[in-house]
Amino acid sequence: AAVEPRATCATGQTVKNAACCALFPVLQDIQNDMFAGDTCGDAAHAALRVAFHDAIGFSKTQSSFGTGADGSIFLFAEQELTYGANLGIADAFNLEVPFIKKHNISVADFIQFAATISLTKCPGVLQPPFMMGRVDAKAAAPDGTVPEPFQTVDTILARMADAGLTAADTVALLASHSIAGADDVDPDLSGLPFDSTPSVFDTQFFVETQLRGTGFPGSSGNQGEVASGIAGEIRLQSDHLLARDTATACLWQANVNNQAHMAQTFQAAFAKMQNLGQKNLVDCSDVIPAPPSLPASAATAFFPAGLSHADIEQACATTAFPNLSTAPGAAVSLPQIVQAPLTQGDCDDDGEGKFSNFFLRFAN
Ligand code: HEM
Ligand SMILES: [Ca+2]
Ligand SMILES: [Ca+2]
Repeated sequence: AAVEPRATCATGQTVKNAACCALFPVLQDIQNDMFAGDTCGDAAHAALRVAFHDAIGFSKTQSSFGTGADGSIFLFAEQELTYGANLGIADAFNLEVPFIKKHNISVADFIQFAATISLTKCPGVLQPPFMMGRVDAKAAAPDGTVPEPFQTVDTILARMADAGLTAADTVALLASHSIAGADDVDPDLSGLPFDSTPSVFDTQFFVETQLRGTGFPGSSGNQGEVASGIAGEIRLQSDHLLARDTATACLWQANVNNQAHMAQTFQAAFAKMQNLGQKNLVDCSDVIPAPPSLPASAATAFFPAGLSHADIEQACATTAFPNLSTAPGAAVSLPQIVQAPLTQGDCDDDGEGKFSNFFLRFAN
């Protein structure tokens, strides 16, 4: 049988493609310093979100939308971070730029690599693949490439399709909101989780977005926010509508209590998203560490305490919502996600701040 060629890196690991050796020092720095003690918390969430906002700057038909996963969101931060849809991405900029400056991989590769490593911090994620070799942007993406939470399902799906992502891909990608929350949708409250388990990649997000909305974690009337079903949880209008639209409701519900389906479809759609607009990439999947497995206690979806099937707004017309058991005890209010101390960079988010991206672009 043919023996696959392998390379031994200076750092000691063995990989199929020698080019991937460049990632080990970056991996070590990300693990030890950038994420430090963050186990699928605020820093991991920030690194995951920015990977989407960079990659989605791409269109199959309009070259002016950019070259996708090309680092433009940091390289042209002084422009892209002023777009409303990118509010809060300054956190990822401040988190990552000091580390980007220390390494010689492309900014585009760093953003997607950091997101891939962020996923390996989250129990329940399937081993993510990783491709390397993205070419950095020559120009900013224009405003309007990133979907907004106040848009209609049709608008969001059309934008995603224009970038090459189907409705099924979109629902699959939104499993990311199982390990996520919002800092800026409610102007007074940060770290509001999208599901009751924001540090576990489980199917609770798909259960909880189907609950009848009963209240707001803080103020009402915020653009892009609708009532959620659990105290302390925030619900995006876009997630609420995607869970109920005839185009996506059955895709959405198919994730409920089906961890394997959610994890597999997310793995495939995320890999597709990470490579938008890029070609001639090298497979460096063998650099990526294994994610922690899902604890047995998180393997089965549940109705939050005090709620039942009667609180579900059934939307998929062809399949009944799965029967789940109710978590024991009295209804609880979810805690806010602890904010990472993202103070290392120097980007301020008020639209008139300084941007160390100029250093990234010209002085390296
Ligand atoms: C398709 C439509 C989508 C919309 C409208 C949307 C909207 C949002 C909004 C409004 C927030 C809250 C931001 C804040 O206030 O801090 C958020 C957070 C987040 N989103 Fe999405 N999103 C979408 C898709 C995605 C995708 C495809 C991914 C990744 C694959 C993603 C990953 C995240 C993550 C990880 C967070 C949490 C960020 C943090 O805690 O710092 N989202 N999203
Ligand atoms: Ca981009
Ligand atoms: Ca979760």
